[in-house]
Amino acid sequence: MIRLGVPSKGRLMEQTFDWFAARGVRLSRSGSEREYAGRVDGAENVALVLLSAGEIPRELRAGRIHLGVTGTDLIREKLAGWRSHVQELAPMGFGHADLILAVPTCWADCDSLDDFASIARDFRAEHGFRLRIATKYHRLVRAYLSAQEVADYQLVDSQGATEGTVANLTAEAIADITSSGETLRANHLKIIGDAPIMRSQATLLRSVAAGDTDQVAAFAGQLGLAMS
Ligand SMILES: Nc1ncnc2c1ncn2[C@@H]1O[C@H](COP(=O)(O)OP(=O)(O)OP(=O)(O)O)[C@@H](O)[C@H]1O
Ligand SMILES: O=P(O)(O)OC[C@H]1O[C@H](OP(=O)(O)OP(=O)(O)O)[C@H](O)[C@@H]1O
Repeated sequence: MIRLGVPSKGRLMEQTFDWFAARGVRLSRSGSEREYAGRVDGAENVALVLLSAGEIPRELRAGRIHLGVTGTDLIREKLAGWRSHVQELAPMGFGHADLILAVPTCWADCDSLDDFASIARDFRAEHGFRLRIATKYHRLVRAYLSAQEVADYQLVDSQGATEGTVANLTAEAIADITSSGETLRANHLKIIGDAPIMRSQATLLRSVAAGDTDQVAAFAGQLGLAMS
């Protein structure tokens, strides 16, 4: 039996169901609205596993699911050396979001990453502690800032409502996902730099550890995908 891990709620779940339906495989939640059980019609030997999108990378790495749908941001953040754990089978064309660095709109002299680096240096000298960036994307933000040679900062963990941390005085800057930009605007924040830290979208991934390669390849073939 192939185990297929899919986000358990919200738009990501609905759009995943639509994506499979367009390829002849009907996924659905069974039981009551609150029960995390699922069924699969139109494919043999495939079991649906409903999971938090944030847990799907770990389940793929452990080989507890053969296939999984989640954002590429979560794969790269949660799996060090992700290429040795998962194979990307298909970008799915939804769940588009950019991981960005943002500062208060009122920081008039801060638009580029160079501006940010110099403000961070001055901040440390002036305040005696490093400028705080609130984020849940620790690995991606560290790697990005290190490549850009920004060093005078500290990360503050924020697992939600990250854009509120600046007004709440627990951080000076944030690194988070944005799509429409509305949450940033509502919290008086602006994006730094020309390009995002990374661009993400929902992706169908195969677990390297889970094995059963022939069965997984047959199912991928049914979906019209090649598995190299
Ligand atoms: N506003 C958004 N627009 C589009 N995609 C988004 C948006 N916010 C988050 N995402 C994407 O959705 C995916 C799931 O994110 P989220 O952090 O909500 O998952 P989660 O932590 O598993 O959620 P939960 O724990 O509430 O189930 C990520 O890949 C993220 O990039
Ligand atoms: O650019 P926008 O379209 O405004 O979307 C961005 C927001 O969406 C996500 O939050 P989500 O609603 O998933 O909640 P979270 O704060 O718990 O991450 C993300 O963390 C941003 O806060």
